[in-house]
Amino acid sequence: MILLENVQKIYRSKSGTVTAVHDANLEIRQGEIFGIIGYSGAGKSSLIRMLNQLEKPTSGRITVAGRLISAIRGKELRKARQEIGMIFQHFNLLWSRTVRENIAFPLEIAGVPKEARQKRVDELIRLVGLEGRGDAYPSQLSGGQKQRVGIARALANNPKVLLCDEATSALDPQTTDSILDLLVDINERLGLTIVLITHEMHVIRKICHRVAVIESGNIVEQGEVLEVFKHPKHATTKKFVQQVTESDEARETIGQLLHKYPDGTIVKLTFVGDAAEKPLITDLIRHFEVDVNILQGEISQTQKGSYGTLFVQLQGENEEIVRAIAFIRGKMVEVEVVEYEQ
Ligand SMILES: Nc1ncnc2c1ncn2[C@@H]1O[C@H](COP(=O)(O)OP(=O)(O)OP(=O)(O)O)[C@@H](O)[C@H]1O
Repeated sequence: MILLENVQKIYRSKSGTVTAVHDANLEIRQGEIFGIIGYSGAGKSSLIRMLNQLEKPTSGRITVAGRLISAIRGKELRKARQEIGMIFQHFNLLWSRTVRENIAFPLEIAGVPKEARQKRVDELIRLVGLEGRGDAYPSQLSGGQKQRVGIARALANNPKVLLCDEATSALDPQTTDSILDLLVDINERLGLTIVLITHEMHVIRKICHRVAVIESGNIVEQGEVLEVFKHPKHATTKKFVQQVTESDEARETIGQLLHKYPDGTIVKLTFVGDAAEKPLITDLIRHFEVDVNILQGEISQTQKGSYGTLFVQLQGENEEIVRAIAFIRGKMVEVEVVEYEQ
C-alpha cells in the first residue's frame, strides 16, 4: 500500500543543513495500523509529511496506493491527496465553522453537491460518535470531541490511508484511549490503512500491528509489535518498551529491594502466549534451592495477543541461581537480570 525506497529529507537554510531522514526504506501493508515511534527531533513529522507531500523528499521514491506520490504535482497531486486523510495533534479545525461545516469542508473542495454532502456529514457524525454536536463550534468541544471532528473531516472523501500526526499527544490518558479505540474501529470497519507517529509506546502497544523506531533520521528497528516487545534489539527500542513494561512505581520498589537485599538477584521474566500458562514459579521452587519473591507483574494486550512481565527476586547460592535462570530460559521465557543504578 505504501512503499518508501531510499527516502532522504534534507533541510537547507542559512544556518546550515539538517538531514531529517536518512535513506528510509519501509513497506506498509494494506489495512494495517503502522506506528512510527521516536523522540522529539528524530524525524517523525518529516517522514509522515512526505507521505502526502506536505514535505517533498530530497531523494528517493514514495508510492502510496499505486501512485508515485513523490513525483506528481498539480492536479494529480490534489487528486492523490483525496485518498490520503490526515489528523493532527492540535486538530487544525476552522474555528469560525461549526462541526458540520468543518466536516463538510473537504467535500465542498471536492465539488460534492449539497444534498450528498449533508448525507455524508450525517454518516460521518455517527461514525465518530458526535451525534447532537453538529451545530457546536470547536471552542465548545472537549479535546477528544475536537479530534473526532478531525477524524470525520479526514475520512470525508473515503480515503484509502489515514495519517495521524501525534493525534493523541494533546489529550489526557482516558481521552487518548477513546480516540485510539475509535481508530481501531475505523481500521476494522473500513479496512483503512493507518500510519501514525508518536513518542508514546502506549499508543503503539494498544493499536499498532507493526512498528518502526526512528532515531536521528534513521529507522533503527522495525517489526511486529508483539515481537518488538519480546525482543527489542536497539537501545532506543528497549527504552520505549520500558515505558510500558516498567512503571516508575515498579522501578522504585525494585530499587528499594535491591538496597534491602543486596545478595538476591532480581530478574525480569517476559513471556508471551502459552509460556504464561506454565507453572514456572512452582517448578523453580521444587527443583532448585532458591527462594522466589514476586515483586511486580503485569499483563498487557497488543493487537496481536498478550504478553506479560514479571519481576522476581531469587535468593540462594550463586551457582543455584545460575542454574535456575538457565532452567527458565529452557522454558522459552525471556530472562534478564536487573541491575538498576542506585
Ligand atoms: N522546516 C525545517 N527546516 C529546517 N530544519 C527542520 C525543518 N523541519 C524539521 N527540521 C529539523 O529536522 C529534524 C527532524 O525534525 P522532525 O520535526 O521531523 O522530528 P520529529 O521527530 O517529528 O520531532 P517533533 O516531535 O519534535 O516534531 C530536527 O532536527 C528539526 O530541527
